[in-house]
Amino acid sequence: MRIDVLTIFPEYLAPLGQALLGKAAAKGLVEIGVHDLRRWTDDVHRTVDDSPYGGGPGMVMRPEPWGRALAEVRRPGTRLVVPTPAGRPFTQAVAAQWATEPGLVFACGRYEGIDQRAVDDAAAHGPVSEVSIGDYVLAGGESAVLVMVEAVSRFIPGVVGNAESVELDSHADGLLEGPSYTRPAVWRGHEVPPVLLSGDHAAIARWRRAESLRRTADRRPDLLAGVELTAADRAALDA
Ligand SMILES: OB(O)c1ccc2cc[nH]c2c1
Repeated sequence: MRIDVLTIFPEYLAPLGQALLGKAAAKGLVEIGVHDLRRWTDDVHRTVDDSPYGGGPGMVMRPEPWGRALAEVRRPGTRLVVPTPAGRPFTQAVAAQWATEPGLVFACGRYEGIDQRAVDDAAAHGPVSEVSIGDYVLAGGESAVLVMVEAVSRFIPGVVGNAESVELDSHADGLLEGPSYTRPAVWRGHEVPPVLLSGDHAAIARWRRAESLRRTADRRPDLLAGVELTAADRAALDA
């Protein structure tokens, strides 16, 4: 997969070259390009923003640099992802879907956002997704891109050493993961749940499912609506 990021703060994306993703890039599992949007400005001051039509606070990112940058960086048909607080939710399912695509281009807005015409015009050259990573507002799209690139890359074969770990992640089955434990068996008087020491794999699986259901019901009851529950699931929730 090829991932390109357009931003006025390229150094903000330095973490993409670190850790798991840095290793994946070194192994050729993913190609990452970070581009300074100011390369495509057309004035000596390398201006990327201007006052909003209709008035209001702040500045808006001009469409021209974006149009030129996308024409050069984005291969036809590649999905353009635009992080915005006004976007559709970015979810684990979206990450899994995007991981099957040959490439992604991320457009990092700043100020009050990108002139909508730049986004609308991009739709003529491939799919465009305006997405939000949560109901809060950041200063720009860069942090959201770091989050989304990490979530998507975990689905690329070979990026995460143990593929089963991805399958057991929270949200993989629509539920939150339950609690995890490791040695020692007792720590500051806190015991590991005995079933996990029992060696009874069927009982452990039942316990883990029950804990996942209970945690989801407690912290994210909205997720339960999207999960088909078995009779055993309902019994665990009613226990
Ligand atoms: O909260 B966000 O995901 C986000 C995304 C893009 C821009 C551009 C200016 N503020 C932004 C906030």
